[in-house]
Amino acid sequence: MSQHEQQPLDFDVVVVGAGPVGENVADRAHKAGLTVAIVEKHLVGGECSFYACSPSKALLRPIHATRASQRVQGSEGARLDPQGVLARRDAWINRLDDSGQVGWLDHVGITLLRGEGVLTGPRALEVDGRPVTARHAVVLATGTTPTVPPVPGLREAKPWTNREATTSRRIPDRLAVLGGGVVACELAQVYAALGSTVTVVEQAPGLLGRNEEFAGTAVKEALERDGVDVRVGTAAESVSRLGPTGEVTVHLEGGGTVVADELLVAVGRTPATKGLGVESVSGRLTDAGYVSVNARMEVEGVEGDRPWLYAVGDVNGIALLTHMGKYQARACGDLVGARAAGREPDADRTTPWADDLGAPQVVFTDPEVAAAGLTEAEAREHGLRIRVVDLPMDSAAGSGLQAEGYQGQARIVVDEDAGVLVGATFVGQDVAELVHAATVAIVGKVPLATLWHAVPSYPTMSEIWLRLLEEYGL
Ligand SMILES: Cc1cc2nc3c(=O)[nH]c(=O)nc-3n(C[C@H](O)[C@H](O)[C@H](O)COP(=O)(O)OP(=O)(O)OC[C@H]3O[C@@H](n4cnc5c(N)ncnc54)[C@H](O)[C@@H]3O)c2cc1C
Ligand SMILES: NC(=O)c1ccc[n+]([C@@H]2O[C@H](COP(=O)([O-])OP(=O)(O)OC[C@H]3O[C@@H](n4cnc5c(N)ncnc54)[C@H](O)[C@@H]3O)[C@@H](O)[C@H]2O)c1
Repeated sequence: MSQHEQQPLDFDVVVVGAGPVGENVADRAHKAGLTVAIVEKHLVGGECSFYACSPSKALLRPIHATRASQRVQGSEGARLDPQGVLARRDAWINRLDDSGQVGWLDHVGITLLRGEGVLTGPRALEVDGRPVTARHAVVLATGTTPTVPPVPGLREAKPWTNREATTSRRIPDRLAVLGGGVVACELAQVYAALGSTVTVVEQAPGLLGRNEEFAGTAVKEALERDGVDVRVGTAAESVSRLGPTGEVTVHLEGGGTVVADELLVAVGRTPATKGLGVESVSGRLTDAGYVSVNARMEVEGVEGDRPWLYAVGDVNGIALLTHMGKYQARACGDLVGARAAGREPDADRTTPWADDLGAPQVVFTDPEVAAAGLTEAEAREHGLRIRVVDLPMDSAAGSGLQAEGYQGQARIVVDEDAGVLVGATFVGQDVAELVHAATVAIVGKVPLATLWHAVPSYPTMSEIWLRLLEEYGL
């Protein structure tokens, strides 16, 4: 390389990782008037756009729409077209072409540096060996990769991860799924609907262990109705595959086997911090390898006269959800912008404090699971004096209009001392859009006595809010 090429490229801010979170923080910092570079080693748009949120939801939606039409008397009922479903997915991921996202970066004036970013010192990085410096801040947004647990024979069996499962053009005759969390449940339902014989192996006693137990039970029953063999409370002891592409056998603890054509590993995520150089600037990692940050997303342990290293999104491990990562990114981008301008930033705007209240999340299975705040168990662990109110979703007239024989369940968790909601979970068809009302009530700490005056329209499914408050005693 010539002398000229070795000159460091210099920017106000350098963001490492161009997933949805990195893109967002870069955008905010750029809008604050700073020069910004974003470093990406694979696709601009990240895991979410190409291998996670977008393709999985593109695959699930036609399944939901078909079923919804089949549940309404008088509707002739749509028919699922597997090839059409895959084509829709292909369109959503633009056939793994990120030119749209790259065009956006060009349009707004953010510089894209293709390559792997590694921290080398205070405000200094290398991108595939090329030196890059940041005058004000470096923001890490490198996300996660799928965890492949150390089960003998598993790695050698070349299992699918979310990447293969969300991009495959082939529907395996038999699919085994290791894990029973969100990724496993959503993708098991997709492949069962597209024609695979699916077996789920989850080591915990139930599915969706981070949610209220009734949510995991409802999804398990629904998967079983779809023909999925759901085995809970059992772990894989070893895995073997016949030849490079032959059938794969999962040997279960305590005997029993699952034989399939492909095996999807969906047992959680591993932070993308290996080789990132966080320790080289005294930055701290958690035991699980996530970047340890304080409430303002500043990396803990980093020395210097003023903060310069931040970590947002999946890589800090606070909430592995796109919307929560982007929330952190907005706060962080604004904080970096204000500090670069020598202004004391607004603490409320630039601290993503709602992280502590429990992130809203929708599991896009049929039935959907939409939850915000704390589960009953989490609220008790927090030492809160709570009251739990449960109702079937068809307590609201709108549910019966949505689908004949509507099945579902709703729960609110009330902090009795504060008189506010701290958690809510809805399970059923089309409940996803109900959760934002819960988020507003929880984050806004709206007193139940005030919530009573927020009247839901008749006859919508939102009337479940009224029924829950009545059941509470209002
Ligand atoms: C199957 C699946 C479905 C999901 N569905 C949803 C959903 O419906 N809703 C939701 O909220 N969340 C969902 N998630 C979670 C969501 O995908 C993540 O929370 C989100 O992608 C995190 O965004 P991020 O920008 O932090 O990281 P990522 O999207 O992982 O992006 C990180 C980027 O950094 C790049 N990178 C890593 N290291 C380096 C380096 N050293 N140098 C340069 N570049 C680097 C990577 O190539 C990648 O492009 C899903 C996850 C999975 C697996
Ligand atoms: N709709 C959404 O919002 C959405 C969709 C998919 C993923 N995500 C996010 O992505 C993250 C990762 O999802 P995930 O499903 O991979 O992880 P997860 O942590 O949600 O679930 C992993 C599951 O695998 C089980 N498990 C662990 N080791 C096992 C083993 N050896 N054998 C059998 N089971 C085992 C765990 O008990 C757990 O139930 C989640 O935190 C979630 O927030 C969100």
